[in-house]
Amino acid sequence: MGPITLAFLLAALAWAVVAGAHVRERHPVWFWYLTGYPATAVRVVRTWRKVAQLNDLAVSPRPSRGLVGDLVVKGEALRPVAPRISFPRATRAGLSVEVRLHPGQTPGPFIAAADALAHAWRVHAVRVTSPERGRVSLVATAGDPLQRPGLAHAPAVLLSALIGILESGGAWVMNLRQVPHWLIVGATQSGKSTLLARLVVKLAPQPVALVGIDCKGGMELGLFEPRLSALTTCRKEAVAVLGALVAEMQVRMEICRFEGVRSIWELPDKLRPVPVVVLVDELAELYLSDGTRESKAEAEKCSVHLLRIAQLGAALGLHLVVAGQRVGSDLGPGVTALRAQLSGRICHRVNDPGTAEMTLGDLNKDAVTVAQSITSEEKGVAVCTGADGGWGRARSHLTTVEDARKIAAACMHLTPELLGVRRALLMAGVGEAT
Ligand SMILES: Nc1ncnc2c1ncn2[C@@H]1O[C@H](COP(=O)(O)OP(=O)(O)OP(=O)(O)O)[C@@H](O)[C@H]1O
Repeated sequence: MGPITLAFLLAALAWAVVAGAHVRERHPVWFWYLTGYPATAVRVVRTWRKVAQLNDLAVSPRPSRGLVGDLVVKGEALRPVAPRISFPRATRAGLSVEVRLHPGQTPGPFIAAADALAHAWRVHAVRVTSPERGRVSLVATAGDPLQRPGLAHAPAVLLSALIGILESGGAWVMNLRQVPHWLIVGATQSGKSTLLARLVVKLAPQPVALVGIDCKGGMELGLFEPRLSALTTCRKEAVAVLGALVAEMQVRMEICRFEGVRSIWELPDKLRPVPVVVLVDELAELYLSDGTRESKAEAEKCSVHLLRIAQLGAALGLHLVVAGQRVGSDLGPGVTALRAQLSGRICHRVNDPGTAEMTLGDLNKDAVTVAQSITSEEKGVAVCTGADGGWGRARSHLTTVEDARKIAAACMHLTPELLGVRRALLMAGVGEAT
């Protein structure tokens, strides 16, 4: 090979590397379709039999017991047969494979083998679902789509907020009409307040009353004060406001009973009271006690009021969104009962495995494992539950403090007056001052 040919080949190679990096950077979906997908599809087809055998996904068509003369012989077949798979179908972020189960097989072993499949196929993750009986769908995502998430879109619906993007590429929506109460958990700097800010920004233009309970002196929710119908910055005020909301709930119950309906949504428009979303930043602050009788009584009142709102509020248009670093029973009596009522769950990075277990364990064990693997670099990444009872990894769209403040100020004129709550807040303030 002459020096000119060699130089040409080296230049071509350098161009391929540079152009490859450029295409990958600028057009990741095309890069995946043209290079990643064909290689991965071949890998899936080539390794399927072996991976299935190693992970107990292959079965023997013969029973594991047989008769040899008068003897019953028990044993594993030497060559179990892997279930049939479709040819991998390319998706924007990875590929999907349909598996036809052998009679007697269930999706369970496939869910357990998801990690092994991801390693064998060299993809970021494999999610297993069963869209119909006898079939399993394996959806592989090539890279972590939450590393550089795009923008998701969702229609604007009352009491619904587009929070961010799901790992599947879909919109991550918190819909309070479908799931009335939410628990948001995460270690410090994991993204809780940013998520609350996102929720406020999306609810602010809607005909909804927002009540902030921020016993960290109002440092987080204070930014949105112009759009809040009430803001409490200490527990004494929180007790007063929560008590007033419980009283408001009782009035709404009376109206519903009088009109013969079971929820405010069945009332005629002119009678329907405004929905109220209560945002609590740092739940633990409401349960802390310094041992004095007064502080124990305050904590107990908070706990009872929150529980009543969580139990009865959904039909009466009162919704709770509670954020905190921990939600263990060690916070105080009533926390476990409250947690059970907050059916929407969002778990960011946590400090200890137990917290992820407490947040998601009663819903799905696999979700706990995924939440425990969120690293400190993955800010705003969380495992969230969906309205259909499923769960997934997701990332909130970043809402800066400045954006949140601007939108809250711009929507100030939409802030509904909650007279009972305002009065209770004023009285708590006066009581404290005297
Ligand atoms: N979705 C996101 N994308 C990118 N960065 C994010 C995202 N969410 C949060 N962050 C960044 O992570 C940092 C911590 O976020 P945030 O203040 O919301 O955490 P936190 O859990 O409320 O912490 P703390 O409990 O200490 O208040 C901020 O710098 C924020 O900009």
